[in-house]
Amino acid sequence: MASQVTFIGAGNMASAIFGGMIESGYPREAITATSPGDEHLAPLRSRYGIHTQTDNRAAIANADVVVLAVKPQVMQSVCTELHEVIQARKPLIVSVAAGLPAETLEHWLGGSLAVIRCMPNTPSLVGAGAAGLYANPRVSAAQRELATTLMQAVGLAEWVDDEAQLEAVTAIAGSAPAYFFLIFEALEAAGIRLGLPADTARRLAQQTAYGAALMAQQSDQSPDQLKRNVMSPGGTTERAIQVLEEAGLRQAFLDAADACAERAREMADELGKR
Ligand SMILES: NC(=O)C1=CN([C@@H]2O[C@H](COP(=O)(O)OP(=O)(O)OC[C@H]3O[C@@H](n4cnc5c(N)ncnc54)[C@H](O)[C@@H]3O)[C@@H](O)[C@H]2O)C=CC1
Ligand SMILES: O=C(O)[C@@H]1CCC=N1
Repeated sequence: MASQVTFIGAGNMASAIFGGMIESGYPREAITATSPGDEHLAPLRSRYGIHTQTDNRAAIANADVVVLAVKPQVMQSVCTELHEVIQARKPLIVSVAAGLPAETLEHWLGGSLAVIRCMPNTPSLVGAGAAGLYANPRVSAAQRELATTLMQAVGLAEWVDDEAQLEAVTAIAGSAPAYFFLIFEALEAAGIRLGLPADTARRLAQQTAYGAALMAQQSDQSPDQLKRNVMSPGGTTERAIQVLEEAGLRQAFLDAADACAERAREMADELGKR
């Protein structure tokens, strides 16, 4: 029988994960999601056919896995609310919250718990997520396997040995879909400025990104070589890449990733005080 998975919080990230799980065949009857208001849950019930609950404690009564998917700022009050039921049942805890250390969550929930920290991203909704996972020492091999199965149902799942590496995962996967969406916006604007209809520009930019990602995944060649394959000497791409290099795009990504990781550490300091 499938493990009972309860999502505490049913926002963007939770719905991306359970939506992707259902899409890949996970039984919807084994999934529960919570939110303080039923007006938010009703559309999820009709769209996904999952169980929903406005009472977090009741929602985890039979859970094998509790996925904490609320904003980091409300996590402590949610953990305080769940603490007693969690201690009675000791389910596997999976947190997707940015910044919050596994040890802090375990402490807020009363200690002695198997906690997995996961940094996923929203393309999980379409089965193309990319997640990093870290397990605390109490997580068993079977629980690790279960978390791998759940996250692989919605995309790539990579384990890290050092929890601090999740900051890097946040910088290049958790937050990174937004970087690509920004590039889509910019390419669409560029296409429009050069005379294309907006919808044509949007479709061309999206398909090109999709094609580039697919090609990079399937090729043995490095990204640098794939880039050079597009750049005919003296041609159009060479000129465009020169502009991007001179504009400091490479450094901008390094700086953005540093800022992202730094913010994750700040959040841990702000929220993780015990
Ligand atoms: N959005 C993203 O791309 C990613 C988000 N995350 C993490 O996922 C977590 C959730 O983020 P989002 O889904 O973006 O936020 P969101 O605001 O879309 O979802 C949060 C949900 O929690 C619910 N909620 C609030 N208080 C609650 C309570 N006391 N009990 C139960 N539910 C409650 C809200 O109704 C809302 O549906 C955050 O901790 C964030 O760091 C991690 C990776 C990527
Ligand atoms: O922006 C955030 O804080 C969350 C974590 C990674 C993506 N979204």
